[in-house]
Amino acid sequence: MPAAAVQQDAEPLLRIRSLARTYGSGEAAVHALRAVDLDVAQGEFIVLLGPSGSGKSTLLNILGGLDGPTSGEVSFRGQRLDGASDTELTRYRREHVGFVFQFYNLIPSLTVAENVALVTDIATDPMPVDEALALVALTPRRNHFPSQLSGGEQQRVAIARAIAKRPQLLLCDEPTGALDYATGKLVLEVIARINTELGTTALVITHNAAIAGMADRVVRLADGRIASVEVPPRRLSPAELSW
Ligand SMILES: Nc1ncnc2c1ncn2[C@@H]1O[C@H](COP(=O)(O)OP(=O)(O)OP(=O)(O)O)[C@@H](O)[C@H]1O
Repeated sequence: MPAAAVQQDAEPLLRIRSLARTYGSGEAAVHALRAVDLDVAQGEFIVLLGPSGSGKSTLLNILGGLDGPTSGEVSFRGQRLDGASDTELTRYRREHVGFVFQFYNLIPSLTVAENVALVTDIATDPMPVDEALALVALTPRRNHFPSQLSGGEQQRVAIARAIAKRPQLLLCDEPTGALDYATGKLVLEVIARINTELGTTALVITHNAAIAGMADRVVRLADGRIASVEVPPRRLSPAELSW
């Protein structure tokens, strides 16, 4: 997306202040996030890097309403998520967040189209299943079962499922972690296109620093803190990346 399309001056989509998450207590306490401050603009594409255990998944889970912080604030379009009830968080996830994980979590006994329809059936303003499948270039496979698809195709079904409800926020945790080089690039192209064409704000966790080149901003976590925030000189398409 051209930088102009990222609404830096508007209210951020996500506002994170002094966010901390501790697992356990006493001597066994693990401080997964310590004091994270970050604003995420509407339409931004953020790549989240950092060593194993630095807190990336913990942060993504809190932003997606799957977990709550121990302290600090996180707001989505001005609405506080910290302190929200389970019912409120369920509604938030259902209406606003699409998740893509390393493993695709498709239902094996349902076709591609039926897997996507699981989400569109309960969403308030979904796109038609076939529109979602066209966005990930899987229309010809709509009646196939997951076992008949390659890993990259299964991940594209998972992406179609995530975006079919038109979420404002797409959260991806190692989306190419189980894929080979060429397939990983195809999946990244799909995520980049959704960000550009639908304006969906995207946060992508990766261990692959080369992927950072496709971001509007690159956030590095280390030991539960933001170690750096960089703006790449030019946003690259996945085809221009190499690793
Ligand atoms: N449910 C949990 N209970 C206890 N500790 C946890 C839990 N989940 C995560 N942690 C710990 O919190 C820290 C941050 O974990 P997190 O999964 O957020 O890191 P990460 O940067 O995503 O790592 P990776 O790249 O390996 O996925 C780690 O030390 C981890 O062991």
